[in-house]
Order: sequence, then C-alpha cells, then structure tokens
Amino acid sequence: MNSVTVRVPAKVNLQLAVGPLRDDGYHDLVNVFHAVSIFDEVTATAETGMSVRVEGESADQVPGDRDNLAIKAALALAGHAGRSYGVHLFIRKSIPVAGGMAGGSADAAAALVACNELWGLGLPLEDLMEIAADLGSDVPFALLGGTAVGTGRGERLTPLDVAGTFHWVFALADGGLSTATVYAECDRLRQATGERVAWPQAAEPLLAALREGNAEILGTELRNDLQPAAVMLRGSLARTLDAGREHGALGSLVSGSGPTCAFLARSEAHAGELAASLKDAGVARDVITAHGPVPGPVIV
Ligand SMILES: C[C@](O)(CO)[C@H](O)COP(=O)(O)OP(=O)(O)OC[C@H]1O[C@@H](n2ccc(N)nc2=O)[C@H](O)[C@@H]1O
Ligand SMILES: Nc1ncnc2c1ncn2[C@@H]1O[C@H](COP(=O)(O)OP(=O)(O)OP(=O)(O)O)[C@@H](O)[C@H]1O
Repeated sequence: MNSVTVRVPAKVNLQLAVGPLRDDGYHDLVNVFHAVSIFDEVTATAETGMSVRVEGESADQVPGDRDNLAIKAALALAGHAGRSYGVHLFIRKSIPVAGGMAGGSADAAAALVACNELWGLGLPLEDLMEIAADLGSDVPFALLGGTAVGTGRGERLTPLDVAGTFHWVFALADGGLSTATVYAECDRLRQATGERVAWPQAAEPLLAALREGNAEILGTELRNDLQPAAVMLRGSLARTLDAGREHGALGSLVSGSGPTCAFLARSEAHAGELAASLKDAGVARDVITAHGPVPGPVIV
C-alpha cells in the first residue's frame, strides 16, 4: 500500500469547566467533547523523508514544516515504533484554523491512524491514545470521536451514549485565538474578580439531555468557562452570540478557546434558516451548518 487517506472531524465543547491552574501550567477540566461533521482529510504517502503540504481553509496559516502537528504525530509514532519511517502528508483543511475546533489535533489524530496503517504497524487504539496525549490535550478525543467527557487536562476520556443527532450552526471569525492566551486571560479575569475557582464537575442535566437526545434542554445547559476570556480578547464575539439568540438558537457558546461560535438548532431545517439569518446579520466571516455526534477518524 502506497497511500492512505483518513477523514477526521472537528469538535465543539458542550461543557468546558476549567478548574484551578496546575503547577505544570495546565488546568484540570471537565470537558464534554462532541465531534461534528466538519472534516479535514489527511493523505499519507510513502516517502523517504517527512514532509507536509496543506490546502484549503486558511492553509497559509498552517505550518508547512515540522511545527505541523500532523508531522509531530508521524514523528512520535515512528519514535514509538523505534524505526526511522518516512511519509508525505497532504492535508485538505476544512476545519477553521486556530478556531477552537481542534483542527490541528484532528490532523494529528488522522496522521496517527494513517501512518499506523501505511507503515503496517497494527498498533491498538490504546497505544495511539498514549502518543496522542503527549501531542496535545485535545488529540486523544480527536482519535475517539463521538461524544465523550474528558478529565485531567482533557486527555482522560469516558465515551458518552447520545440519543439521536444534534444540528449546529458555526459562525467562523476572521483570524484565530491562541489557546494558551485564552487560558491565561481566563486566569487573569479570575484573579482580577477574586472568583473562587471550584473543582470542575460534569453538569448532570447536560449529560441527561445528551442521553435523551433533548436539544431544548441541551441548549440551555451549554457552558464554556473560557467564554468570558475569549469575548474579552475578541469583543465582537458578544455581538455574534447575541445574534444567534435573537435568531432563535436553542443555545449558543464560544467553541473551546474560540473564536468560532456554536449555535444549537432544533432540526436540520432550522439550522439552515439560522445560518441564513446569521449570514444576513453580517456577524461572521462565514457561517456553516454541521451535525453531531459523528465518528472519529475513518480510513476512506
Ligand atoms: C480549549 C480546548 O480546545 C478545549 O477542548 C483544550 O483545552 C485545548 O487543548 P489543546 O489545544 O490540545 O491544548 P494543548 O496543546 O494541550 O495546550 C496548549 C496550552 O493551553 C493551555 N491548556 C491546555 C489544556 C488544559 N487542560 N489547560 C491549559 O491550561 C496551556 O497553556 C497549554 O500550554
Ligand atoms: N495541522 C494543523 N492544522 C492547523 N493548525 C496547526 C496544524 N499544525 C500546527 N498548527 C498550529 O496550531 C495552531 C492552532 O491551530 P488549531 O487549528 O489546532 O487551533 P484550535 O482549533 O484553536 O485548537 P484547540 O481547539 O485544540 O485549542 C495554529 O495557529 C497553527 O499555527
């Protein structure tokens, strides 16, 4: 086999409860991840060296060298296998870059799956999960897909049963936000307001809404502790979130570290209407619809 292509989804965080800052610079989380139908595609082709080419959504903002998370993933996998394998990775991006939808993590997960297959390593998911956790806090979920609760820094995962399908609208922003900067701003705001930081807890009503497939309740339970920080860093997001509510979204929140905003709709048709209204309102660079949960990386 000379070439393997893997399709991998973006994520939105349905609950992101951020605990106190740890000594290692990370925060303990309760992170309810949900994979949605916006996909990057990573093609791994046998080659002697390691190289990457990126095309599509904001490709010019993605590193074309060893800083690319997908190349880091391939190198980590080769290191784990104890061999100096080579690969060329071609990434077709649709997931917004630095948008809070874990695009880089998705590409890293896809590269792990593709290279595991291309190099005939046959490593089980557990091994790939360990390598993933070293690459970034979001990478283990990107390997898993579906809907799952992440604890620790988000890398310890418990899959959740979800009834049915939820329909989403995503408002994409101009330019990204750095994840580290948003967490630092969250700490700064907490210090400035003297907020007592509680140990993060999963919200039972949110988990019940997922189990029951109840979009109305899920909409009211969406929470992101990073949202005030993202809105502080990018004031225009307040207007985008308001517009979603005004146009009938069941719930709205900043996705992860932002600046993408997510809106929950009643149905696929409602998502289409909401997307059209948000486009007309001019509150986003682009507006797209998607559904979730969807499975993790799939070899196509
Ligand atoms: C915001 C989220 O996307 C929500 O899923 C994640 O928590 C971020 O995951 P990620 O992009 O994979 O982040 P990493 O590459 O692991 O970490 C980038 C930076 O984010 C901050 N970070 C990340 C995860 C975490 N639990 N606490 C943190 O404080 C740290 O400053 C870290 O240096
Ligand atoms: N394959 C990749 N795709 C996108 N960005 C990458 C990739 N590899 C490295 N990067 C770098 O990582 C940064 C963050 O990109 P990414 O799209 O993963 O952000 P994000 O979606 O906000 O992440 P998260 O939701 O996990 O916090 C980018 O600014 C880019 O420089």
